[in-house]
Amino acid sequence: MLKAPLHTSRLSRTRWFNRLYTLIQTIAIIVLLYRHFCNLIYSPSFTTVFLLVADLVLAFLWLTWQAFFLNPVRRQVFPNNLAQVAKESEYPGLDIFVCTADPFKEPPIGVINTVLSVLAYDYPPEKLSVYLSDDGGSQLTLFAFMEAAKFARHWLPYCKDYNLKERSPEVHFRNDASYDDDTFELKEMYNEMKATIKNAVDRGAFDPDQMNHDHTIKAFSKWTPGFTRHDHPTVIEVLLKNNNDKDVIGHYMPNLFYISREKNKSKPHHSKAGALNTLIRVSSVMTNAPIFLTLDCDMHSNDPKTPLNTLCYFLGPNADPKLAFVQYPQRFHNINRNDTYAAEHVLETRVCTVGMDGLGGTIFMGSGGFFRRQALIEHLKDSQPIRNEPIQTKYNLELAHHVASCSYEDNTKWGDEIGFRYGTLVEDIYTSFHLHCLGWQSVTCDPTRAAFRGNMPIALNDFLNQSNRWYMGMLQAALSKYSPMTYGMKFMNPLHALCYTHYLFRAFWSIPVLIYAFVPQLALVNATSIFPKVSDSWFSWFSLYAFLFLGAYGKDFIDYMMAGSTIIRWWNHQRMWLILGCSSYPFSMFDWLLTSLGMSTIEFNVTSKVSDREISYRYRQGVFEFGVESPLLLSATIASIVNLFAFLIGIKHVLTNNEMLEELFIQLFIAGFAVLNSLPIYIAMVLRSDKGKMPTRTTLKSVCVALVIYLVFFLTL
Ligand SMILES: O=c1ccn([C@@H]2O[C@H](COP(=O)(O)OP(=O)(O)O[C@H]3O[C@H](CO)[C@@H](O)[C@H](O)[C@H]3O)[C@@H](O)[C@H]2O)c(=O)[nH]1
Ligand SMILES: [Mn+2]
Repeated sequence: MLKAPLHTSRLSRTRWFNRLYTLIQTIAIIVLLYRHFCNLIYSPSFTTVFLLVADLVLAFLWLTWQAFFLNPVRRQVFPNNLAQVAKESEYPGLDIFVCTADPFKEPPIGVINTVLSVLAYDYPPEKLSVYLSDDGGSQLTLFAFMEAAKFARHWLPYCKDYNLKERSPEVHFRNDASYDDDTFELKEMYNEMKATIKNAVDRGAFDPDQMNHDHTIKAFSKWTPGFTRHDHPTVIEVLLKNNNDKDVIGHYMPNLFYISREKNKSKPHHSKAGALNTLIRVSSVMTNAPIFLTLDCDMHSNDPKTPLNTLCYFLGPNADPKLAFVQYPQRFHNINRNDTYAAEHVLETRVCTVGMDGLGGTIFMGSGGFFRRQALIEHLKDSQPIRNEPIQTKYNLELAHHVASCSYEDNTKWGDEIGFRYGTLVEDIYTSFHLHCLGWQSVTCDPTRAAFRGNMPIALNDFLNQSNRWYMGMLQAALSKYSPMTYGMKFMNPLHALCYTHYLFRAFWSIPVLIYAFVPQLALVNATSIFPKVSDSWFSWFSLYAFLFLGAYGKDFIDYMMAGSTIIRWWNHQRMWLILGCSSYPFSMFDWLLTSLGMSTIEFNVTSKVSDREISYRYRQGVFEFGVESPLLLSATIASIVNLFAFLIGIKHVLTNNEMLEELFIQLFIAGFAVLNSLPIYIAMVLRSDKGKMPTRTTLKSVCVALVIYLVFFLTL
C-alpha cells in the first residue's frame, strides 16, 4: 500500500445534469421525428424528405455526442510521491519520437526547438533518447541537427542551472527579459545558429566549409545524385550518445538520433504512421525503452516535469498493467485572443478527453501521447532484438538500417495488428480505437500547466484544408470494416464506441448544415412556408423547434463556458461549425467517395508551419484570412450569398404582407442567423482592401453559382 497516492480520479458531478438533459432532449427529438414521419405520409414533398434526412443525421450526431457527457472522470497526479515507488536510477527508459516531413513547410529551427525542449527534460539523461524522424530525407534537416547537437551542450546545463520551465529556446528567449552574461551569451549563440540554418534553408544548401570533418563528410555522402525525398536509402546518424557525449559542464547528455527511413516509390510509406512504426523498430534496436512519447515537430515541451507526471500512471502497485498510453491534450500557443477559427478545439481537448476517460480511455491525439511499448508490439511474433550492447556497435546500427528499410514490413502485421495502424489519414484516433478494442486502456493527463504547446494554422484556408484531411481520414476509418458502429460495439463499452462513432462520422454534419443552409432559404425566396407557424397553440410544433434549438445551442454554450472559455470564443466556435459544414465536411465526404471509387488517392498533405508576417498580423487583429482562391472557401461563400439574398427577399415579403411573418418566421430566423454568422465574409468581399480580403474571382464565382442555384430551383418547381 502507498502512503500517499500517485494519482487519483473522481467522477464529475455534472454527469447527473447531463444525463437528465440527454433524456429530455431525446424525448423532444423523438417527438420531432414523429412529426416528420407524419408529414412524409400525409403531405410528401421534396422539402419534407430533405428536412427529415437533415434531422435524422442531426439526431444521430447529437445522440452520439451525448456519450461524452454521461460519465466524465477527472484525474490528478502527484509526482512528488514518486519517491515511494522508485529511485531516480530505477526510472524506466524513455524514448521520444519527433516526426518531421519537409524542411520547407516545417522550418528546421522549429523542429530543433521541439527536440531541445524534450532533450532538456528533468529526467536521468542516461534513460532518455530522442529520435528525430525525417520523412523529407533532407540534408538541410540533418545539417540543422548537427548544429543543434552542438548548441544542446550549452542549452541543457543552462536550463537546469536556471531551472527553466520553458525549455524551447525560441520561446524562452522571446519571453525572458533578464540580461545576465550567461543568458546574453547563449542568446547570441542561439541567434547565430538560427541565422546559419535559416540561411541554409533559404539557399537550399549549406556552406561546404561547415562539413569538413571526416564524420560529417561521411554522413552527407549518402546524398548521392539519385537521392530524392521519395527514393533514398536509410540514413541513421548518432548525433549525441549518452555514454560518450558530455555537455559544457561535464555531464553526460541524452541520446539524439537522426533517422530518415528508406523510401522507394514502388512501396507505400504510410506517412506518419509508417514513420512512427519505423521509429518503434529502430528504437527497439538502439535503446528499447519500455515507454515512448510521440511528438509532432510543431509541439514543444512546456513543462520539464511531464515525464514524472506520466510515471505516476506507469509505476507503483496501483499502476494498471493494461494502460496503453497517457495522453496530454493538445494545447496551442499561437491562437489569437478570440480564437477566430476555433482552433483551440475547446470541447475536444477539455471535455471529450475526460468524457472518454470515464468510458475506457481517451483517444490518442497524434502528439503528446506516452505509450507503453508493449501495447503496440503485443502481437509481434518474431522476437524483437533487444539492446544489450553499447549503441554504436556495428551490429546495432546494421540492424537499425535493416528494420528501417522499406521492404521490412512486407508480409508482416505491421500497421495491421502491430504498431500504429495504416489505412487512414488519421492514424492517431484509429490506432487508439484498435487498442481500446483489444482491451487496452488510456488516460487523459491534463495538469494546470500544459505539458506541450503547439501550432495551429492561422489562415482560414490552411485550417479548412487540415480539417478536410482529418475528416476524410476519419471517414476512412468510420466506413471501414473496423467501424465503431459495428466492430467497436462488439469489442468495447457501447458508450465508448458511440464517442468514436461521433468523431469518425463528423463529416456527416455537412448533410444537415447544407440542407439548412439552402432549402429553407430557397423556399423563403418563393414565400413558401415549410415550418410550423409561430401562432400555433402554446404547446405547439413551433415551441418544439424553439426548444430543440435553444436546448442544443444552449447546452453547447454552457459546456464551452464550463470548460473555461469566453462568450466570443464560443460564438466563433459555432460559426466555424457552420463554415466547416459548408466546406471541409462535404469535401471530405467527396474525397472519401473518390478514393473509394479508386478515382483519386489522397496523401497526407503536411500543414505549413511557415509564418507570414502580414498574415500573422491580421490574425492577431482577429481578421479572417481569405486571400487565396480555393474550392473550400468558395463553397462557404456561396452559402453565405444565398442566405443574404433569401433573407433580404424574405424581409421584403414580410414588409409587403405582414401576415407572412408568422409563417416565414423560422425560415427568416435561419437565414438571418446565417447572415449574422457570415458578416466577416461579406466584409471581406466588399469592404476590405488588404491581401487577406476575398479574391474578386471568388466573389464573382460565388454570385454566379448562387444565381444558378436559384434558377435551377425555380425551373424545377
Ligand atoms: O508523411 C508524413 C506526414 C507527416 N508527418 C509528420 O506528422 C506530423 C503532423 O503533421 P501536420 O502537418 O502538423 O498535421 P496536423 O494536422 O497538424 O496533425 C494532427 O493530425 C495528424 C493526423 O491525425 C496527427 O498525426 C497529428 O499528431 C495531429 O497534430 C508532423 O510532425 C509531420 O512532420 C510525417 O512524419 N510524415
Ligand atoms: Mn500540426
